Amino acid sequence: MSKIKGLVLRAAGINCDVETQYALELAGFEAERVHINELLKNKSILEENQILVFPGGFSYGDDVAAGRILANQIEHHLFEKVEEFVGAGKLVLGICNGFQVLVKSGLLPASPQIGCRSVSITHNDIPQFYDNWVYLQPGTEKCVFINPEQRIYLPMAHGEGKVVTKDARTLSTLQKDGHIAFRYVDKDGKTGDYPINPNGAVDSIAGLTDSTGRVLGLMPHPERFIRRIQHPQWTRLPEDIEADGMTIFKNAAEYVQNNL
Ligand SMILES: NC(=O)CC[C@H](N)C(=O)O
Repeated sequence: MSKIKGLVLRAAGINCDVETQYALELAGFEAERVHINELLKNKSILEENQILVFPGGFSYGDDVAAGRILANQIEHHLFEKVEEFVGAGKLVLGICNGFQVLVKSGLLPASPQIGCRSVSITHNDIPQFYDNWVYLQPGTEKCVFINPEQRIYLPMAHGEGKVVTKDARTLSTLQKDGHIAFRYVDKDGKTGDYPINPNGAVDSIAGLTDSTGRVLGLMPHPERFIRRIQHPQWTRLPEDIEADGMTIFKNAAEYVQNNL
């Protein structure tokens, strides 16, 4: 098998980079953590990689709004480079704070039909940081990270996770064009109010993909469920189950192996 490589972006306040690097490595990537300042100095580092991951955390202390400052850096200094990266068939994953950065920089939903700043992520309806485990139902067949039939269970932890759209037309374009990667549901797959939808996101949106299906952003944390023993009821699970978070990283590795 040829080597596949992943870059995990660091910045002040990011705190899930080590776990994310580890999850990529378990899936078969050689993964490296690179600071944003390093990448801005030498943008060609990106070209050696097949996946770019924006991990979770509190970049720049969530100052102004979660992900806003890092998103500005991406929008003004790295946007074309990342667009080229995706255009070359490569993958981008944004987890929690990383999802906030992808949306606020305009890398998601990146649809020609949806104007810049028509989608955002804001404070949870319940006015506090909240963490829990949530069920996620895939909402599209076109995202390479997702098994469309598989409902997954992952931990979430955020204060600003509510996906919002500017208007009803934007939401209907997201729905119609297959941008909704995941919705929050209950264990039987039904949507509902809090706590099923933990932040009040419009249409229960927990994750979005772009028009290529190669960019995924989601609020819950796949890198926090890569081993069976991380599940809250792990002692009752069969020994041979695959942790749901791993499916996202493994699908990415498989896609890269088969296509790049
Ligand atoms: N876990 C995270 O990445 C936290 C996300 C973000 N800083 C928030 O609280 O909204």
